[in-house]
Amino acid sequence: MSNTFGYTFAVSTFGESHGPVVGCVVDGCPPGLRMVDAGIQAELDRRRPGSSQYVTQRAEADRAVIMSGVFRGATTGAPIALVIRSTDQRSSDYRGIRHAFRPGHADYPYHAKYNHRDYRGGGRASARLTAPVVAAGAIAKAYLTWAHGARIRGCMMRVGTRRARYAHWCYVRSNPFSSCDARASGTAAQCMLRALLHGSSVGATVVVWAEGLPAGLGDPLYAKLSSSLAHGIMSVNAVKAVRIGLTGMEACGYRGDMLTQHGFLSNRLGGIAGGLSTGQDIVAAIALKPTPSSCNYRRSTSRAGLSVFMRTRGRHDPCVGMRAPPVLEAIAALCAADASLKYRASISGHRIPSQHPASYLY
Ligand SMILES: Cc1cc2nc3c(=O)[nH]c(=O)nc-3n(C[C@H](O)[C@H](O)[C@H](O)COP(=O)(O)O)c2cc1C
Ligand SMILES: C=C(O[C@@H]1CC(C(=O)O)=C[C@@H](OP(=O)(O)O)[C@H]1O)C(=O)O
Repeated sequence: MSNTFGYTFAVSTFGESHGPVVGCVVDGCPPGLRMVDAGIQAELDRRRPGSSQYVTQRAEADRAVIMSGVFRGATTGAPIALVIRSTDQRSSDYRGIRHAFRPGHADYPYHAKYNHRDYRGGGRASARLTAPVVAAGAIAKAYLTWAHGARIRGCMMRVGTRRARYAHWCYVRSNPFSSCDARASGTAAQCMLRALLHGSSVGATVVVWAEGLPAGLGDPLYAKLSSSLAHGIMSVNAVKAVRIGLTGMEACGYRGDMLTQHGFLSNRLGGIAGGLSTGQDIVAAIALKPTPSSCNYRRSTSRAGLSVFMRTRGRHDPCVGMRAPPVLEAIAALCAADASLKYRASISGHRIPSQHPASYLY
């Protein structure tokens, strides 16, 4: 298994959904960084299960306990180990999937590859493991603010078929859907309640936006910032596509001279060129599939290879995208922190420009 993300600023996670704890070890964080506890907890609270009627009703406090690497509120440069206790597991809900595989979840390929499977919850494949990622991402965010004055934010742009129109960041924290459009949260609520009523689920699109990162992050040719960002984002549960820049796939439909018509005043390519950050905002749009567990009966296969009809009990998110913005921000922050530390080791010694070209048009 691959349980570590990053090289210089590296996070290794441990735990399973129904085990006693999940946690992580963050290695490579520079010393002297102050933040740490409150910043981590604030991010964990944004992702926590059981926080509203629109998310899984598993009630976890998600309190992070820092075990090492922080002394008197500041990082020491040593590995930062932290644990998050799990207290509201309900493993009996999963008795039914012990002998059958949930279509769309990780059950079958885990069984096929490892020849054993922790069927309680999703085991290691569960999004419970995004909690330590968010905690590590909070440390990465604090490092990026300290090193570059950078900020990474995310919001929900689409729930099912309902699209938000970009409104303002100020709405994101004031509605339970992390939507940037105040008007869209009503329709998102309807969409989610309808999914819950029918025992179904909906997909979502999330946008992650990084401001203030310097030009030059990334390592061409084979560790380009775009490829490591896509690697990190595609590692998050339920992510099916990532688009760098707001044009993404549509970039191929533009005339070349129109795509960059306004030079650095526009940012249709999402702040990355040649695999390096340009100093403009880095923008990624991410598509998440609907929740695979469903309480409706579906066709599946049993461990014995027989065709069966099965359903999943348990407490599931009707839309996994709802709790995904802090997770996707965290993985983007880990990727940027890793790139930033490698950047310091690989520049040629010239003065790095402190000004970023401004972009006004997207
Ligand atoms: C924040 C978040 C919450 C999730 N909650 C659930 C859930 O309640 N039930 C479920 O079946 N899947 C949930 N998922 C998705 C599964 O973890 C994921 O689909 C599964 O591990 C299979 O991996 P894949 O979709 O990446 O192929 C969630 C994903 C995220 C990002
Ligand atoms: C526990 C969390 O989310 C879980 C993610 C998840 C999955 O299959 O990904 C399935 C559910 O797990 P369980 O049935 O074991 O409670 C969610 O509650 C969490 O995010 O902390």
